[in-house]
Amino acid sequence: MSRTAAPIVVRGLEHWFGEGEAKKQVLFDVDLVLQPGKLTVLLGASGSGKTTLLTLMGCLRRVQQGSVTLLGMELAGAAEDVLVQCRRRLGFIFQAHNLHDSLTAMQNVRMGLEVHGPAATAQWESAAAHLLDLLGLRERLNYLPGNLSGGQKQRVAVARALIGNPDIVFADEPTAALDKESALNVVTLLKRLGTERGTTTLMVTHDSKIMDLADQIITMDEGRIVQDSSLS
Ligand SMILES: Nc1ncnc2c1ncn2[C@@H]1O[C@H](COP(=O)(O)OP(=O)(O)OP(=O)(O)O)[C@@H](O)[C@H]1O
Repeated sequence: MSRTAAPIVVRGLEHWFGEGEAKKQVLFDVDLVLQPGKLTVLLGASGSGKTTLLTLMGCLRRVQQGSVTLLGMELAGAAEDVLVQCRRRLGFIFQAHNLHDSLTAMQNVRMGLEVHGPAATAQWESAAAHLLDLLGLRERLNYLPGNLSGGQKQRVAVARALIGNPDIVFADEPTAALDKESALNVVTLLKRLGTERGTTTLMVTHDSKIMDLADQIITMDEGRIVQDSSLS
């Protein structure tokens, strides 16, 4: 599909954890639409359902009830190969950066291309070096994670999420480990990718500086969307 249609449309999404007596509903009738190339911030207290929603939209969990249309594909009831195909078009940045300790910054970034197969990895070096440079890590390309600060590791994880040129980036508090300047650098890069390539970003953050840069702000409370700036 083109990047001009809404990359994500969620309708009537509900989600439960647990079985029997312990079964607990954590998402209630969630509706949202994300616009292509835009930065949307997802807000809400701890336990309000942000990560659950993010993982459902990111094909990391099965949709139980309701509809999630991702890049034109319905995820509810989708076959595993459709989910795999969808995941290849996504980039993930989580709080825990999960870098491989035995691989350099460059090699860790390359891991972001593994799912795309050998053709994608052929030209990886210049792309990886360019991204790391944009993220202020030009001097650290060949460092192992053990020799990088927490913030530098997080920026390597950001480069790894972006190297496959994803259509959508899901980021769960990606700037928590970063100083103010690095956090703004990451968000500025994501916004630039939005303008230049149409990359859509959904980010969980409580950083007010980032909220100022958001195109859309969605607020959750106890599993429901209670505010959506695109509707007001
Ligand atoms: N794997 C799980 N099994 C059972 N309950 C879960 C599971 N994951 C999350 N929950 C529950 O679902 C609810 C929503 O959790 P979720 O992690 O989505 O919230 P959140 O807004 O992302 O919170 P935080 O900001 O603390 O990460 C919470 O009540 C949580 O305890």
